[in-house]
Amino acid sequence: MKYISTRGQAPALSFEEVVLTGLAPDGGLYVPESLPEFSRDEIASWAGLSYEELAFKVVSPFVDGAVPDADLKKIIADSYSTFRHKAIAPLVQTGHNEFILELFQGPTLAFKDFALQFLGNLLDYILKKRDQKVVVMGATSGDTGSAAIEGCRHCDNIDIFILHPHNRVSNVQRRQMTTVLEDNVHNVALDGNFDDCQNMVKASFADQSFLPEGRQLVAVNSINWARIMAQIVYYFYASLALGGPARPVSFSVPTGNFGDIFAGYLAKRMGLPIDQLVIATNSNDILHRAISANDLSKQQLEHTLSPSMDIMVSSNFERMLFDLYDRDGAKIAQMMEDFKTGAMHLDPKALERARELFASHRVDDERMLEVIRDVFENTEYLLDPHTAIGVEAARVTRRRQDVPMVCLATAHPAKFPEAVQKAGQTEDPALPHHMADLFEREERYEVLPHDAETVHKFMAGHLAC
Ligand SMILES: Cc1ncc(COP(=O)(O)O)c(C=O)c1O
Ligand SMILES: N[C@@H](CCOP(=O)(O)O)C(=O)O
Repeated sequence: MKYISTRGQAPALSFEEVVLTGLAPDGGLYVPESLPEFSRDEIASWAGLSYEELAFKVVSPFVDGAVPDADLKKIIADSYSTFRHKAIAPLVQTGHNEFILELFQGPTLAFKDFALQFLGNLLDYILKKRDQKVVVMGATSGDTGSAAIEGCRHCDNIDIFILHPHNRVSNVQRRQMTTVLEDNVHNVALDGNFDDCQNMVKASFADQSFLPEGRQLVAVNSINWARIMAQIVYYFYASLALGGPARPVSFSVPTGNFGDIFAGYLAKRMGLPIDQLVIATNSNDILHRAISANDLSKQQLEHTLSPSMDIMVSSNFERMLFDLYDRDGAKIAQMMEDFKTGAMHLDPKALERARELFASHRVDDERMLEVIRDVFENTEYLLDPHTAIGVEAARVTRRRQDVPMVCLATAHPAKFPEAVQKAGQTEDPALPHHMADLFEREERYEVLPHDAETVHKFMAGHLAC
């Protein structure tokens, strides 16, 4: 399996090479040259497999022998052994044919653990084999950071630098990152918003001359293909648990960087019968505007009660555009260049395709808080703010009551006590046992200006030999 850039000008990479990179040299994102497809019979034969067994089935065609099967199985087993629930991704029913897929049972309480426990173990495996040291650099609006740190903190061959927007993540999210005091873990609170952090990371991949000879950057954001790949699995898992592939299932996905819902789209293309894929956004609604009004114009980023989705420029939408435009790399390169300075509009054919694939809805803070209240009153189930946005979007856009609607629960409510209180809960949701002393732990992080030279100097000065 080869991986190609969405902008068509970079050399194709092998699986191992694509894991060890970030952006392609032409500025594009890597995608597989072709997708594996599974027949209904084959998918049906996976009913009853454990999460780990299913992950192997879904992921191995992408790995394509680059990691021997026995080693891949071990990497998968190790990655999900840290989850608190035996089902790994349990389903909870909250209404007629409405389900919550709990993706927050991993060590850092967000869906990011699914891919980042896996990526951490995979990197460790590849780097040991190659006897190579790398520098991991990532941007976070709150959840990727702690999951990436948790995945990489024990890797001897990795120094990890995570940039979060200063004062714009929840206190729990910040402490989950900044209380990890291993020498190879470095947290930067950047003066700016998430888009500034993500731009800084992308610019750093484009020019890595600030690193010492022999070191390279590796991405932990969803620009890294391995992130998307690992996230495809839970779409299959949820569908199989609800009677798929014999019946279709729909998914509502709280969306920011478009990685999670893109994984759902890929699952559909790989043969999983999916009826609706719902893009649920907060007030930073560029993706909802794209689908509903063909308006991809950047607006001022708002600070909301669902901070992890406070994103305006969604990296993975480029992967989607690549498919919407029949994989025309030159066209995508031109569109992305124009988007830097202005708005983007899809041509009629691409827009029609996008609307066939996705429904969308925008949920502001006020409505999101009402949904948390409403669901709790009716079911005693406490949603986190991001998940509540997905539930509301599912309810508004749903077209078939006979098709199960799965709302992805992307984070645990205990990560967002401020929002949960605002929704009327008098007690903060309890943090799991392993995080009970989070607020007593020592923190370490550096506040830096939004300036590449300063950030690069900090990074170069903190690298282990
Ligand atoms: C809790 C939570 N929900 C939803 C999202 C959006 O996911 P994606 O960026 O894959 O669209 C994020 C961050 O990305 C998140 O941390
Ligand atoms: N919501 C994310 C933003 C980064 O997204 P990623 O999926 O590209 O890593 C976060 O919590 O950091």
